[in-house]
Amino acid sequence: MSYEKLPLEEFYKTIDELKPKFIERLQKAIAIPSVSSDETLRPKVVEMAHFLVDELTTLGFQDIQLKDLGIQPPPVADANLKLPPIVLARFGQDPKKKNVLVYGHYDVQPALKEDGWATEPFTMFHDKENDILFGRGSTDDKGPVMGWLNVVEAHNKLGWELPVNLVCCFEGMEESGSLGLDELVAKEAQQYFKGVDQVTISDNYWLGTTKPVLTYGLRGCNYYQIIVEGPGADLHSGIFGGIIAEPMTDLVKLMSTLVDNKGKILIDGVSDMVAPLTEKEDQLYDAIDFSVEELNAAAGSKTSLHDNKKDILKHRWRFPSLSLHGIEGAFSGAGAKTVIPAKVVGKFSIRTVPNIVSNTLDKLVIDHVTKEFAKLDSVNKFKVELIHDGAYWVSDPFNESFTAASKATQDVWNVVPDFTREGGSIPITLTFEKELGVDVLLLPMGRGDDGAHSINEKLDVPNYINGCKTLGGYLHYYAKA
Ligand SMILES: C[C@H](N)C(=O)N[C@@H](Cc1c[nH]cn1)C(=O)O
Ligand SMILES: [Zn+2]
Ligand SMILES: [Zn+2]
Repeated sequence: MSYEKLPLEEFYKTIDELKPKFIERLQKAIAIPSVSSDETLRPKVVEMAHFLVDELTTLGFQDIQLKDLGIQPPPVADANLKLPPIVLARFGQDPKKKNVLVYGHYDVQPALKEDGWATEPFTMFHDKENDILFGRGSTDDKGPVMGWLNVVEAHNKLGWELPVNLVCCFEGMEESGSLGLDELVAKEAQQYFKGVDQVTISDNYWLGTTKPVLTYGLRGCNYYQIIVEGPGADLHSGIFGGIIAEPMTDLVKLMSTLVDNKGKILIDGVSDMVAPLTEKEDQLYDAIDFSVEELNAAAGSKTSLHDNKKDILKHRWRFPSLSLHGIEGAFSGAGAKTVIPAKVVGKFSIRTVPNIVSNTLDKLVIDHVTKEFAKLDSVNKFKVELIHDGAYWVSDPFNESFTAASKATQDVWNVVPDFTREGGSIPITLTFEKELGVDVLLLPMGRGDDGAHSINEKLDVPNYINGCKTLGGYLHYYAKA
């Protein structure tokens, strides 16, 4: 841990002092159910954008803009549904300073108390005994987004200048494929984002629960739906069962042809596109701090398909996976409803890795499902389509920003971070790298057991507060690099 420390103690202390205010800010953010995938909640996503504008204004950010992205493209139920705006803002425009673009998302995954949450998902619960903040979006990604605002607030309180010019880009559709953002980034590359030296994203998680990480890779995500429809309305299974072709029977058969119960993708040609694992790469996994026990703890079960660290890491970071997510239109309530659903929509996604070509993958998937449907000899109507996609990203972590982030992490956590890849996806990452021609750093705040996308999503207060210190410390080290 030999590096020249910067005098940041006052800054770190100020973050500690502002802790109650920072918790309150996150509480207000969590209270807005900004679920991007639920069309009925779109006004709440827009409300969240305005909440950010108010906070940014109060903190003294400049040139705050809401960028309109127009109408959401199909498939979507409401053909006139507007995409939520992109929130852009700057703090400082000093030509002598570096320009760091920070990206985050203000939308969240859906959450209902009846999914199994212990507390209301959109009412933040502070478990004071364990010092944990529970609520949808706490770790993904409202905590980290508030983190950047908190860094500025701490500087304001100290009367310090920010060491860099900060450019913020916060979006409201990340959980739904970042629709419209690629085009905006391309358009603003030589305008709002002109002169950006580096992009930093805090929107993923540590691998485990104790050791901070810096992340240099993400899997991509192609999300599909299969629609099967037959009767004109839901029907009584006593009257119509055995007499008509049931959409659900077709759909379940189709979905079972996609992946086996050991996680093997059954679509021809997908595995052939995966880049072979090199020996050097294989050795990288040895040094990573992680265990099967940590995976079990985060999953809340002992249902791992792999019994050793290396295989788990490879399957999370390095190989594709196919997950079945749900069936829209199917009976899913408690009790025993004897219904034959008239129209069902099966949802699944594939996490992609180098060198899978997105369009080729789409074709393989569509051909596979079409071929399997033909085998069923069904009279029902059928369609398979891509809902959204997002590219994978892998970078070389040996650059100034990773070094700066490592120093800040050591200041705050007293440990050298591991360099990891992430199994999840942040669709815009590769676009930033390509369109702005700069390095991207992923600097996560939360822990691997935070339950992002799951019930009881949480952010430990030490991760929130030390995370703010790390984000701010990183800006200082990067400014000096
Ligand atoms: C890692 C990030 N916080 C995240 O959760 N990303 C989502 C992005 C996505 C892609 N399709 C739908 N959502 C994820 O990895 O699921
Ligand atoms: Zn996220
Ligand atoms: Zn997410």
